[in-house]
Amino acid sequence: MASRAGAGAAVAGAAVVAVLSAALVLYGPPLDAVLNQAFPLHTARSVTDMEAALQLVRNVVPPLAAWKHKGQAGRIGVVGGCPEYTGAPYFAAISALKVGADLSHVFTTQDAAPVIKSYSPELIVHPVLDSPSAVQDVEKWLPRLHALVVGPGLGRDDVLLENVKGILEASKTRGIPIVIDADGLWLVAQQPALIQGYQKAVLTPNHVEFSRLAEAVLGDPLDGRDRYRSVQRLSQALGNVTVVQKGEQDVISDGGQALTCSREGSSRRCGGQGDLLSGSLSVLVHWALLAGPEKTNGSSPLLVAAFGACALTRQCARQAFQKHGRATTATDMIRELGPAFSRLFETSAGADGGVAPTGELRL
Ligand SMILES: NC(=O)C1=CN([C@@H]2O[C@H](COP(=O)(O)OP(=O)(O)OC[C@H]3O[C@@H](n4cnc5c(N)ncnc54)[C@H](OP(=O)(O)O)[C@@H]3O)[C@@H](O)[C@H]2O)[C@@H](O)CC1
Ligand SMILES: Nc1ncnc2c1ncn2[C@@H]1O[C@H](COP(=O)(O)OP(=O)(O)OP(=O)(O)O)[C@@H](O)[C@H]1O
Ligand SMILES: [Mg+2]
Repeated sequence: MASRAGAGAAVAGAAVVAVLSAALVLYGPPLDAVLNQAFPLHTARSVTDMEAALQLVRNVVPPLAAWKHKGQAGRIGVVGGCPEYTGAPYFAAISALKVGADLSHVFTTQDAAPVIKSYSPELIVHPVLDSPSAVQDVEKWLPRLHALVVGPGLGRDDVLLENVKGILEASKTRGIPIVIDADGLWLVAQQPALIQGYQKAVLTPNHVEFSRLAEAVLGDPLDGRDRYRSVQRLSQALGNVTVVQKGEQDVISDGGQALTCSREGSSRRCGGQGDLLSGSLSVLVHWALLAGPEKTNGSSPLLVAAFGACALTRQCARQAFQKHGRATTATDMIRELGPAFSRLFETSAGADGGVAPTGELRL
């Protein structure tokens, strides 16, 4: 709650903003840009303890129980992969399985399928993404899937992108939660209407993908600005889909709330870390939506799921880097998923050795 003095300052600030707004209507540069300069969003309330956010994630993790049957913990589909990129869809799909999904499917091209199958017998790999009936071939599986990850290793082939458009439309029709990453974000930047206003979409751009998307949607790469404001603006422009801007700190927003995850990770920037995040996120999104807002204290389930996936990925990075240093790979990080998940979400201690992660919540 704001203090009395704070309330007074807020009133004064609001008065100045009103005057400034009126003045700016008459003259000057875009209102938003100037207001932002004069009153950056640092006036927003910030929460002191990210442990609270981790607790919300714990609230949505389903218990393991003898009475449950295969599939109930989650059935995930990854749409991606192509002859050049076979690792990314594997990383995303196996991460979903190791976080706790029961089944993990990969819908990929004819050429990539045998390669991905060779990585692991755990995955169900469908060689359909470049077939003439790709959309129908994937659509028939949708009733059995709880969430999709679209984009890892997809590449930018026009035929594949066209098929993925149809898969996105079919998934939205069924209200399936969709995590969009990598070249799926390339597709959204070309055609934002594909996910405009779809409240069950979570976008996970890295630094470059964020700027490209912001440029496409807002005509401004938004780089170097207040990151909270930038992520909030992009989310709002896309109809309040949830956006995770990955980086030194991950900034997450659904256009209203904004949250950072700055849990210690590693300074190793090997490829595949974003795929671990997107695969993990798809399971947490399914669990959070299933648990509902009452389990997330009224916060958006997608926002809580995104925070959990960011914290988990960074914890994996930290644990793997402690063992492998500069030689750390995404494979090493995926091997840490079990212990990292237990440390974060299966114990009451939660924070690593009592050192609560730092972060900030803006409302
Ligand atoms: N093991 C796997 O299968 C993995 C596969 N992966 C998959 O790879 C796909 C692409 O993903 P990525 O855009 O994040 O990476 P990468 O294309 O390297 O671009 C990085 C940055 O460098 C830039 N850039 C690139 N080439 C350039 C050039 N010649 N000269 C100058 N700049 C150049 C490039 O610029 P851009 O082309 O984006 O404009 C970008 O800013 C995606 O589907 C992902 O899932 C990853 O998940 C990792 C593991
Ligand atoms: N400078 C950084 N310091 C610490 N962690 C970081 C930094 N940049 C990114 N990360 C973390 O690394 C993970 C992956 O982010 P990254 O930006 O590498 O995704 P990406 O480029 O999409 O990865 P991929 O190679 O899988 O496509 C995220 O958990 C993110 O929080
Ligand atoms: Mg990526």
